Amino acid sequence: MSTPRIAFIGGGNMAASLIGGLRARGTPADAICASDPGEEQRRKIGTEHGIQAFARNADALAGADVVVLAVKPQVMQTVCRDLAQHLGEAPLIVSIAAGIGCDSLQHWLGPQPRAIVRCMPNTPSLLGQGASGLYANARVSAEQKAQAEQLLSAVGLALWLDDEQLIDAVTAVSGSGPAYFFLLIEAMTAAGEQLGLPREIAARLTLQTALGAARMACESDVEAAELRRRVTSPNGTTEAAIKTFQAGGFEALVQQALNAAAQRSAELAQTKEPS
Ligand SMILES: NC(=O)C1=CN([C@@H]2O[C@H](COP(=O)(O)OP(=O)(O)OC[C@H]3O[C@@H](n4cnc5c(N)ncnc54)[C@H](O)[C@@H]3O)[C@@H](O)[C@H]2O)C=CC1
Ligand SMILES: O=C(O)[C@@H]1CCC=N1
Repeated sequence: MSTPRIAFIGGGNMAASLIGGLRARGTPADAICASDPGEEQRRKIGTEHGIQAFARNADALAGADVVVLAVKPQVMQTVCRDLAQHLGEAPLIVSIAAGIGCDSLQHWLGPQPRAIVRCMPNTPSLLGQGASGLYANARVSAEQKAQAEQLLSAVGLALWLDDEQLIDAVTAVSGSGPAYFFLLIEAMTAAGEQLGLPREIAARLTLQTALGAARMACESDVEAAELRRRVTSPNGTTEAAIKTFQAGGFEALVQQALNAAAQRSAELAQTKEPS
């Protein structure tokens, strides 16, 4: 498949992660451009990734096969209504916004039926270690589905879902997920420091342990629960820690946290434009 031309509308954190991942995996700079009203974002994205960055969204659209909507949910309606005036050809629309459904996007993009992929990526895409869930509306052709998959699989795991509502669950698990692991890293580093380790040592031990555990879980053919059991000697140190987590309601807390994220994703669908 030839390299599609990709226009990112919004050049913030998630766009930068996707663009950085694509560039690192060989997508040429002239196949990607972005637009952002923020001068600093344009300068950053332009210098870090060598791509052209425009102040006006309409200027990014010329010749684009794929238009990635990477703005906050709260401004999506305004952005789509403005883009609708300029989307002459029939590019594939890929939205990465939390909560915003294909029907809303179609409504805001005007009367012409649009091929829309709703996708929920995450920031480790920057390192080619992303995880994305994708949903395609009925207008998306097989070729466009392949284009969307090529875009997201260039930066990590890309999995299709055939029920759009499940994107809220993807958001709760993997879209927001990196932040949960970062929180655990922060907390373990602080706890190690509290136990007397120099901060630098606590941080490095925590990070290597997170990396090692994730790689073991990915590469092993046994489940995480079994890997955990293998660390947990009867009446040993790990058991003491795990019992403490469980007494504090760890599993229920994780479920509650993911429910809150999924619910917030569903609420964002009702987001009103700032007046
Ligand atoms: N940050 C993350 O981990 C993830 C974010 N997302 C989604 O990605 C989208 C962007 O999120 P972030 O990158 O975190 O936000 P961000 O705030 O870093 O980036 C948004 C960018 O949009 C720009 N912008 C504002 N108004 C605009 C307009 N009218 N036209 C064009 N650009 C405009 C802003 O200047 C900013 O640079 C959101 O919808 C979010 O739900 C999805 C998955 C993960
Ligand atoms: O927090 C958010 O709303 C966005 C969507 C998933 C990750 N960040």
